Amino acid sequence: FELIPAVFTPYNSDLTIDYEKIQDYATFLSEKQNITTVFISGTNGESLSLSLSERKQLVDTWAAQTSLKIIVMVSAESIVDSISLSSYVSKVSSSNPNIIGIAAMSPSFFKPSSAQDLIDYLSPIASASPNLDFRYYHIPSMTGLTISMTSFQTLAQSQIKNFKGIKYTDTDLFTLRKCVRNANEGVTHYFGKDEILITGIQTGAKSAVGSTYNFMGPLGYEIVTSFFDNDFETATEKQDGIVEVVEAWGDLEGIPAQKAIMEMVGMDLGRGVRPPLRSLTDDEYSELEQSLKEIGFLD
Ligand SMILES: CC(=O)N[C@H](C=O)[C@@H](O)[C@H](O)[C@H](O)CO
Ligand SMILES: CC(=O)C(=O)O
Repeated sequence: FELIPAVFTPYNSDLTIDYEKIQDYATFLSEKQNITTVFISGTNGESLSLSLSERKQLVDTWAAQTSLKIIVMVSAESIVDSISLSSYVSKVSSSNPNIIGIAAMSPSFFKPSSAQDLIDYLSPIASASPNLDFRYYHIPSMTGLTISMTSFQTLAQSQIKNFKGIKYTDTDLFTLRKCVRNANEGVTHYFGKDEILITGIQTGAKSAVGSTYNFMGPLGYEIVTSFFDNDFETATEKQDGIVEVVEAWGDLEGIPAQKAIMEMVGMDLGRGVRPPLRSLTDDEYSELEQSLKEIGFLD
């Protein structure tokens, strides 16, 4: 069971991308957080606030580091950009075995109105990377989609050749379980609600992709290890540890709050985020730091 952080995008003070940080970031994740694979250009990477050329350059930069395997989220609001990025990733991966897969989510301004419409949007994106595993990124809290994942998965398994599963960022565990039970061989589920990782494992997810594994990788792995040792009491206690940290940032926007936490734990990615998100104020930063000290997180 692997924990895969959805990485943040580091910016310079003028909010251009600070590509030079990425090598240190990769080293930090592999050496300090026990990480072996990263998910780039997802929600926490602010992918939809980046230009296509920036996303391509991010792929090149992450591919140039050597410690971590890479999954790239390739979709954009325009299908043209989504296909372009997918075929770019496929091309880079032919000379770089670190790239192991792609993922795509639904556009969220114009939305598909049925599982089949969603498949028709995703198919050309998936087939632009025929050599890579493709996963659908289900995140209804952001996309607003209400399409059933069980019907979607049935269609995807028969219509998308390289379909290998769903990155499942939702708390509906009954549906996740149905997807797990109906999965063809080789189709697996990445769980995306870090606060209930333990139930994601229990429900049959095979990996997890989340933001908090950027700075709580070891704690996440303690949950995984105690779970598979049948020590549910310890697993639950460690799970509460993740919940306490998420509660510490409370109503602050998750991405800038977690970038601040990265700085506090010694991996400064800059505090910037692109508008309409905004960085924490100095006061918000200090209050967050104080709350994290109170729960012993920064010891
Ligand atoms: C909405 C969102 O960004 N979900 C992430 C994964 O998909 C999670 O990793 C959360 O950031 C995490 O569970 C903290 O709430
Ligand atoms: C958390 C996650 O999976 C993302 O940022 O895309």
